[in-house]
Amino acid sequence: MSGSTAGWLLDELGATDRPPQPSGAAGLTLPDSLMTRSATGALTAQLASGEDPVTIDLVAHGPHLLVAGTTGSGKSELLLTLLTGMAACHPATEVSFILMDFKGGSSFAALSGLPHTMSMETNLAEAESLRTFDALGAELRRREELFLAAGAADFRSYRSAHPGADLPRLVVAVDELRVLMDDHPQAAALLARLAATGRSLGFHLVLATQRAQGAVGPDVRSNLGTVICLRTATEQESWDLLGTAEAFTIPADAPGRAYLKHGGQPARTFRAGQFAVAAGPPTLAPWTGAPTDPAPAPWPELVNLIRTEAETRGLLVPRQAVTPALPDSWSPDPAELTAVPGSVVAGLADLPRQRAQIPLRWLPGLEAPAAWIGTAAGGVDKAAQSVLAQLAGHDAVGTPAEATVVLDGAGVLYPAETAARMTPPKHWSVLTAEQSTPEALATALDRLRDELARPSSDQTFTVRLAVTQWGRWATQRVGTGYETLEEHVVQLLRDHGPGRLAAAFFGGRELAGGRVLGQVPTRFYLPAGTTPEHRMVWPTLHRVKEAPGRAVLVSPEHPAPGVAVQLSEPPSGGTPQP
Ligand SMILES: Nc1ncnc2c1ncn2[C@@H]1O[C@H](COP(=O)(O)OP(=O)(O)OP(=O)(O)O)[C@@H](O)[C@H]1O
Repeated sequence: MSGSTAGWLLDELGATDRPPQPSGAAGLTLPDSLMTRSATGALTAQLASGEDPVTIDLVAHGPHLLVAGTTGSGKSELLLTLLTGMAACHPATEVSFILMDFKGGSSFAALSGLPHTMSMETNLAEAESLRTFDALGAELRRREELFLAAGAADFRSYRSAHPGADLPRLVVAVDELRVLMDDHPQAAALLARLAATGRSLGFHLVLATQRAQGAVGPDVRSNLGTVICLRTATEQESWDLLGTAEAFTIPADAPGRAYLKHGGQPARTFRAGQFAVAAGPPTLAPWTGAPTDPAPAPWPELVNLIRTEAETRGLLVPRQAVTPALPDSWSPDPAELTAVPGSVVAGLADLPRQRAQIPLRWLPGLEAPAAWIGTAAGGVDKAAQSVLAQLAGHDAVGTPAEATVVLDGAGVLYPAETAARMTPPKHWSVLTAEQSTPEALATALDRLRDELARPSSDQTFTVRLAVTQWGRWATQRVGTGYETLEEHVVQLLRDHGPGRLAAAFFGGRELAGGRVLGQVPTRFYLPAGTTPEHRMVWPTLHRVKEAPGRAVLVSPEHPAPGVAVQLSEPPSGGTPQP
């Protein structure tokens, strides 16, 4: 796209202070005035050009906007025009977007490349939508506290006093509001708060729906500054939104035809423009439906234009109010693994309220025993492999623990025919399910008791017990007595504090419902691959994506519903040998 092309786009967007274009400039030369406006006093985008131009300003005419219209009336296109227009006028540090696409990912996908897009959720990933609500609630509280501490009455006065602050106006756009409300009724309270405090805190709701009745609560409705009503399915809907029947009379073959109503003023009609490519340059052109109409909106081209310009000018991106979702697989880097000797990096914890994702450490021998509960498909065996490989790695380079007993029901340490075969350090006592007899179990437990009975020379040295596939061991008899392994282990944990006996348990239903869990306050629940029957005894947990290795941590520090974690992949190269 040439410089004159970009200039034309700017003219259409209303940016008048464009410097003269160098004539004959080759390649992509963008005018400086793209993304130069402050959004402190106005947040504008043009919706229609030509004889009947419409420019919307969400500060003056907002703070919130409802876009309603029946199927095919042009809501999604209008949202794209609005958001792209805002992005072209203002840099991301002035306005950023939180996009919630409840049409299955079809509405806002084109905008994912904008520097202004902080997060994009779809109803395909339900758990991710919930964390976005969490993060938005936290951002709302953060702004309240920030303004209070600064003695600022509202967003405008705060930004006027701090023009360089990393605090953009946040546009929360939802397409289709009704689906959001049906899927997440609990979001109504957050929307009501955003609606009520938006003006003072710098939030703007842009809500699109086929039918407003029932989807837009009274709190939101009373705070809407502007309604854009496209063709409605019923006369009543038009009356409800505009106070007239006019939107019902819009012909079906005129998508984009709409009525705009600010507060109590009479509604005015317009035809939303679309960015279109006629003889090349993108422009905001009225759509006539005639065969000569230009090809419709080249969204990727426009988004690319804005992104390239932002990159070229080195425009800053604000700190993300909504951090990206956890990755589907996560490996701690080598420095992280060795940073705290003896510790295990259990995974990456997601703290959307703190706008952070942090590596989560478990310090066996200092912290309470831990359990990983779920199925092999959900990643429990892999979690065991990761924990044991990290412990073996520490033993290989530092002073090993006094004793390590592993009851390896899952065959994690000697997996058959796997490339990443893990061989435990020589001084570990390992019992596989096949080797298990009452006598062998008694010997293993005696080993633990002997070590625990010896006065420790150094408090940091510990005795370790790890059990994989707990269900295979819990009810086994130990020695010649009648007590089960579970009873022995519960007694051991009661007798010896976490400072001496470090314990890790991996298992499924038997572990979740077992007595031993009463002695294990740190628990990772892995929902992938589990059934409702599995989860019957689980606490009510934070909803997370059901993917292998995705867990919810519940501990005294993080009580239920807990914290989402992506568990660490086993370190590559298997277990280091001493
Ligand atoms: N302003 C416009 N001018 C001309 N055509 C338009 C305009 N807006 C939308 N259209 C055309 O109308 C069709 C429907 O538009 P859009 O997908 O935005 O409707 P919608 O209201 O979001 O529908 P639904 O609720 O069923 O998803 C699209 O194919 C689009 O090309």
